[in-house]
Parts: sequence; C-alpha cells; structure tokens
Amino acid sequence: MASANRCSYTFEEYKESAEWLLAHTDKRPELVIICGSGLGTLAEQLEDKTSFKYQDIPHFPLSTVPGHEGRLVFGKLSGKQCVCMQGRFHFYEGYPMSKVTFPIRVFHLIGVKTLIVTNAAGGINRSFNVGDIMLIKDHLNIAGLSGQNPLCGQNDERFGVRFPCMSDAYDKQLLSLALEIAKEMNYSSFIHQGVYCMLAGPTYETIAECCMLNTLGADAVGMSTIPEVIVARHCGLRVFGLSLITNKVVMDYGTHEKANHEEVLQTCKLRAKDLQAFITKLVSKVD
Ligand SMILES: O=P(O)(O)O[C@@H]1C[C@H](O)[C@@H](CO)O1
Ligand SMILES: Nc1nc2[nH]cnc2c(=O)[nH]1
Repeated sequence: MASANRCSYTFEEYKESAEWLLAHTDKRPELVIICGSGLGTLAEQLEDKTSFKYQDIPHFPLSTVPGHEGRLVFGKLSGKQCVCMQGRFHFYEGYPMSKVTFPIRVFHLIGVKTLIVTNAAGGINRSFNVGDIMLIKDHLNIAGLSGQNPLCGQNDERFGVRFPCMSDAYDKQLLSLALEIAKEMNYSSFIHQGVYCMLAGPTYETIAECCMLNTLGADAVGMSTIPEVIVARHCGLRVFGLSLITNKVVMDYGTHEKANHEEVLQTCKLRAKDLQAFITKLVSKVD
C-alpha cells in the first residue's frame, strides 16, 4: 500500500506538463474548475475555448469513467480566464493518489490560484432531496484515515509544508459569497451547506455504512474531491467545493431502492443548467 501511495512524480515531471500547456496556449487561467460526473457540460459554457485531450498532455492520466470526457478546456467564463477539467481521476480506477491529484500541481505551476471542485454525491442528510446542491464546508477523509492520503511519501517543500492544516480547507469567503449568490438567484430552497465524505469506491455503500456515515456527521458521500482539495491546499490554492445530490443513500432495510450510476448521470442532466448558472455567477464575483 505504501508504495502505491508514494509521490511517484518528480518536480520536473509536473513542470514538463505545465510547460507543455504554457507552450500550447497563451491563455493564463487563475481559476480551475473540476467537473464531476455528468457535470462536464459546464466546460461548454466557456468562450474562446482551447481544448487538450488528456492523452496529448505529458504525464496526464486518462479518464475511464462514463460522464468524464478526458479534456482540459481553457477559455473565459464571466470574463475570467478559467480552465475546466472535463473529467477527473478516481482512486477506484486503480490510480494511486499521486495520479488522482497530478493535475492540481500542474495548475499551480501554470499560475492558477483558485480551485472550484464539483462532484456527484449521495445525500445522507435526511433533509436533502435529489437535485439539491450542497456547498462543502468541511470533509471526512475516510480514504485518508485508512492510509490513502495523497501527501503520504516524501514531501516536496517546493509545493508545500510537510504537515498542512486542513481545518480551513474550504475558503470561508467563497462559501459566504456562494450563499449570497444562492439568495440572489432564488436557489436557497435547494442549496445547503454540509460535510462531504469520500470513500474509495467503486462500490456504493451498504445500508450499515450509510448509517455509520450519518452518525459520523457526513451529509453527503462520494468517491472523489478530497484528494484534490488536500493537494490544492498543500500548494496554497483557495478552494470552493460543491456536491450535486444525485441520489439519496439507502438507510432503511425496508426499501428496494438501489444506488446506480445511471441515476447519478440522469440527475446531473436535470440540474446541469442551474448548476452552470450558479458557478458562472460565482466565477463573476470571485476576486
Ligand atoms: O467524479 P464524481 O465524484 O462526481 O463521481 C461520482 C463518484 C463516482 O465516480 C460516481 C458514482 O456514480 O459519481
Ligand atoms: N459513494 C457514493 N458516491 C456517489 N456518487 C453519487 N452518488 C453516490 C453515492 O450514493 N455514494
């Protein structure tokens, strides 16, 4: 386990990838948006786009999950230069945490200052409905608690400190800005704040696991985001995260409902426009 989890990229490899991007576009984004499962259509909103397939970028892993295109899209959103990851890498795809988080350090090296991260997640909080949006105020890193933290291994001080703080992982200013925007847009009835919990996946949770996560204080559960957030905070990026609640997790032995990826993608389709409008507004107000 330790060897799969070591930092398997050298500083020079991150740099090669960054330099390749800087040489292939004159766009210099300050903001990156990671599009979760089924949420990649956000990238289509960018103006004056330049796209790169992951397979063409040195050292980039490949997306293998339906709903994840596998492209970096550079362009303007709300007049700001952004880059969108249309497809991300998950630990359950068999990638070590260093691969899952590889792009984050590349973004840091090309000058990105802010990360907006999105995901599809199962709702644990009983007051959440399918299609609601949860602004992430904190996380429960279950994969990390069981030894799969992306910062395990030798620390490279050029990126950050050995023991980074995570009590301020999600930027409070961006969170309150998002809450203001939710009010302005009349979205408050379906926007909440909460704690996101990451499990390794790819299995969805058992009923007992969902009950346990509920007891632990998780409001939503997914299979991504936290490794990216940790590596982003380590190298000093500001982070804003949100989950689209694509299904309600099953916490009752009397039901026949079952989590499935088709429902996840279907909910994303239904909410894609609202989510895009929300993020577009947020980006317009990020300083
Ligand atoms: O990339 P995200 O976290 O949005 O994807 C979620 C977690 C799994 O990859 C998938 C399960 O349906 O959706
Ligand atoms: N682990 C997990 N990931 C999800 N992604 C979307 N829905 C779910 C869910 O119910 N559980």
